[in-house]
Amino acid sequence: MTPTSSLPPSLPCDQAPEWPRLQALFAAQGRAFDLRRAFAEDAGRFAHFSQEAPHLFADLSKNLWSREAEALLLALAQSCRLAERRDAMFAGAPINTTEGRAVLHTLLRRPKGLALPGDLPQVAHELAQVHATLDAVLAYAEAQRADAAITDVVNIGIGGSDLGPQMAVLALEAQHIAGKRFHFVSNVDGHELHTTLQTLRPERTLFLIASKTFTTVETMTNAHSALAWFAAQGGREVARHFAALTTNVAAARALGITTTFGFWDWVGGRYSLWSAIGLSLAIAIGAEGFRALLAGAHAMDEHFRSAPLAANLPVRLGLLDVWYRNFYGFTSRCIAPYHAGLRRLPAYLQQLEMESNGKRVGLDGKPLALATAPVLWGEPGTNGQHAFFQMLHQGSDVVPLEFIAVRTPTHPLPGHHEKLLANALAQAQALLQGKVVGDGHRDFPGNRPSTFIVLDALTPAALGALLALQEHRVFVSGSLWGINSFDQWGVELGKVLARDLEPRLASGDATGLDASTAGLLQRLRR
Ligand SMILES: O=P(O)(O)OC[C@H]1O[C@H](O)[C@H](O)[C@@H](O)[C@@H]1O
Repeated sequence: MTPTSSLPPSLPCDQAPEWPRLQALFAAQGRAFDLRRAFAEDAGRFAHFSQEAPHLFADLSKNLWSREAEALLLALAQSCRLAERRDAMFAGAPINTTEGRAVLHTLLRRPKGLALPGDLPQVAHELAQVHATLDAVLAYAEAQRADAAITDVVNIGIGGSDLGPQMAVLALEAQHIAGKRFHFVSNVDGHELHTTLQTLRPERTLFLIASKTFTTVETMTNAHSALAWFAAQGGREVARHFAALTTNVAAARALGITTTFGFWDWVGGRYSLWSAIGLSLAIAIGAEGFRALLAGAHAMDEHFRSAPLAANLPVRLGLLDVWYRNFYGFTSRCIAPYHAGLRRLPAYLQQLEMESNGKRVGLDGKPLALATAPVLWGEPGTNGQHAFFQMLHQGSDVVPLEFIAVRTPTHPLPGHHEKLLANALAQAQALLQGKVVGDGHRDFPGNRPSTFIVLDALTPAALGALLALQEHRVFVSGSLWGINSFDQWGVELGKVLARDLEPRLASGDATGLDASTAGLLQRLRR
């Protein structure tokens, strides 16, 4: 791979010449921006701020920005060499500098043999490996689908080895093969595995041990317990009932798991749904469905790679994220999927955004002067409306919402879908318009921003495109902030301390602990 010095230089965007101009523009029109007036004054506002992209459509017009602000943000992106950094990612340059790795999850959905301008020589070889592995994974998935003896598939993994497959398996339930149940066990909390095991029979179960590193304590603990349960229940043929999805095949074999599917260190955990980590999904929806998911994501990759920045949906969303975080100072974004199948999408996006961009230092390791990742949170609509939407409409903080609606349902029940879509539209409308009664309590300030994404149907291809869109918008804001979006050192300290504390729970040794930790340790000992 190329030396780091060949990477496009990174300039945190607050050092670009457009930054003070954006500050001035925000002071002049941002703070007092009124969406209702903006719509009244500009008949073309919806058309301008709408964006078609592969498999989906987005309306960005109900956001607190003018055409002028957007143009200046686009100029900022150019000063910060966003396009060069994007191209470096696609070409396989080691942009994950703290780990010296390329970031090539896009290769997992690139069609066979497709070379891109600027590809590093290594990439063609990796692409061939990707397709050989994909073919093997999908052949295995089809064999499992055809095996009626297997009724339960249990994915044991955590973080990126759980959230992606779990979210996607739930989202694409309408396309599932009949006769198989899918379970996801992530937590080291034995309640989770124990409850799941009680519903299983060894001869009917396929365990997928999903872990990029095959060292993660939660997954290793659950894998050991699942193997022990399997043996205790008289299970035979571990090679048939356990498969490992990992970059560390040697560790899987050391555990006695010989059925393995590999992937590569240039696939980050939170970007790994597209790799062998997606096997549970491939079993659920089949090889054809999984290839459609990849094709949908690839179509979004091509949009991100080749659409002009001003008509590039991940770019526009990422720039809006920077505008909101660094000028408006909004600290969170609410995800409101109006589709029950997308109920785990907020959790998936939390890892994607907050593990990628929850950093306070630049690529040089020095503290940044600007704010980075917001908090992401959310629940499916309409449930959220009856819980926290009160705060979104009338609370003291402004929280941008991201509605995700699906035009065509897959259930046959009359009346439901119209009510669902009407509610999504109504909430976005209410946030925008507000309503003044004059008694304070019943007043809605309005002028509250939202983005509205529409999928024609929740198909594998549309889901692939939606997820790739989110990956790339996180790349855009991370690039502008000048951070490494592809490491996650912040998860390490707690892991180390837990290793130290575990034996202390048995021994009671509190030597060297702070008074609070020592006190709680005594309280928690059995
Ligand atoms: O797939 P694994 O190696 O088991 O890692 C599982 C997860 O745990 C780590 O601590 C990281 O924070 C995540 O990015 C990762 O997805």
